[in-house]
Amino acid sequence: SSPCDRPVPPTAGLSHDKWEIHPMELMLMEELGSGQFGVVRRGKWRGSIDTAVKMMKEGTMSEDDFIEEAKVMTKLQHPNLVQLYGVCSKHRPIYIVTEYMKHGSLLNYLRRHENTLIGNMGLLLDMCIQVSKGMAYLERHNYIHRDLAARNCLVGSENVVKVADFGLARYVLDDQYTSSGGTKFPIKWAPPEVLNYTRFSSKSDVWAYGVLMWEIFTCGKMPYGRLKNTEVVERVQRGIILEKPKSCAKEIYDVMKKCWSHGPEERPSFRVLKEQLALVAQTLT
Ligand SMILES: CN(C)c1ccc2c(c1)CCN(c1cccc(-c3cc(Nc4ccc(C(=O)N5CCOCC5)cn4)c(=O)n(C)c3)c1CO)C2=O
Repeated sequence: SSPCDRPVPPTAGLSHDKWEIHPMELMLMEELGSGQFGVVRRGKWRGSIDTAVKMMKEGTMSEDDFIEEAKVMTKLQHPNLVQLYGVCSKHRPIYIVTEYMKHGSLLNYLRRHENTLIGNMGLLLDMCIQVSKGMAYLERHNYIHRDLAARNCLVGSENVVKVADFGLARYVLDDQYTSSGGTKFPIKWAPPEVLNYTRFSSKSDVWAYGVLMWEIFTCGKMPYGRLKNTEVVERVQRGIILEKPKSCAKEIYDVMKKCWSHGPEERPSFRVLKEQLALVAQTLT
């Protein structure tokens, strides 16, 4: 039967899922790079809103599970979290549409601006504090990142730093990434309980946050240098931790060390971390 003689249900339009973005409203622009799920391009949404658009490569993501989760993720809103605007899920490949951060990943930003950043403890500490705010918000909402690292944070204008791609690790189909024995598993950011039992929690995010602080104060060095994953696992299980970066104050290294307490319950929460770093910032700058 043609659509015009079918009665229009009174809820028509209301049921339009607000996390569903119409592809006609998106204008795709240059490529920004590629990640776990394939190519990411810059886009304009509704003519004026700057976005980044992940175009899901077939077979890289458990899509239906993610689309369900997207409804929750669009509700996570904080100045230090990269905002999920919505998804285009009525066609394949599906698109994930987020806010756009013009300076790209924090890791590349640290490496590109090492010369101006290395002496600026106040700015490096501010970056740590911004990430701790975004993470304290996720912790408050019982949301675990599972892959917090400088490569998964983004930099916008005026040195704004935001946490990106939180929770996405659960939808990756590549078991080189998901299993702790895989070549792509982020071993160097993982605490003992994740290495041994893949037991993720906000306290395993805190361990990764300590490594992220180390990345910031070394302007993007690779943690544990060229050590193989097996050597890192052995050291972490024996309680050997990363050394204090040269240009890092003792008080800041003390906070990192608390994040690397062997037992998850000994590590501070992000709520406490945020307050401790604010105190350190007052005394140091
Ligand atoms: C499962 N996990 C943890 C995942 C899953 C997917 C991804 C990631 C982790 C992290 C990597 N990634 C990914 C891949 C590609 C792009 C983006 C990515 C890049 C952005 N921005 C920029 C801006 C500029 C540049 C740039 O080219 N330059 C060079 C000149 O100087 C300025 C910087 C790059 N990216 C951006 O805003 N978003 C939201 C995402 C992202 C971040 O989203 C993913 O797509």
